[in-house]
Amino acid sequence: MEKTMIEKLIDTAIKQLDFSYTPYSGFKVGAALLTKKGEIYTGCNIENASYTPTNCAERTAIFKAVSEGVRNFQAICIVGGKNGVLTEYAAPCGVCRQVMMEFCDPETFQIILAVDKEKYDIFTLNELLPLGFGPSNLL
Ligand SMILES: O=c1ccn([C@H]2C[C@H](O)[C@@H](CO)O2)c(=O)[nH]1
Ligand SMILES: [Zn+2]
Repeated sequence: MEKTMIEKLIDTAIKQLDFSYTPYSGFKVGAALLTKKGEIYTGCNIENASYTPTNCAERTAIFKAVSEGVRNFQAICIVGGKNGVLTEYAAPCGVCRQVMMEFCDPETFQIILAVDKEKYDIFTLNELLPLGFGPSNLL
């Protein structure tokens, strides 16, 4: 992926931190999901007083896209930190990795973990979810 696109995704994910609703943990996460056509779907984490219904930023972005008929995903950029302060990578939780497995090719889908535009690393879904169970297992 081009560096300009990586930087755009990082900027977009960071902007989502303002919308993150986290009165309980204070841990703010932003996501920017890139489709193969070049569209970007955004997401933030949304907490709940009953805790369990909390939705992660990554799944917010993925479900927004899927609910609009879009499933051809190329990459997702994730940023996060306590009180929105970005000091280290916020890696996706196991549930989000599994949701990515449902819609993304584990060999090619790129997960960009970023602190800022100077510090980021790119992983494939396969690297973050080795031996994942997905739709192809049910064929
Ligand atoms: O993959 C993850 C992991 C956690 N969170 C959120 C959920 C919760 O609001 C907060 C603390 O777990 O971080 C995400 O958005 N994405
Ligand atoms: Zn998650």
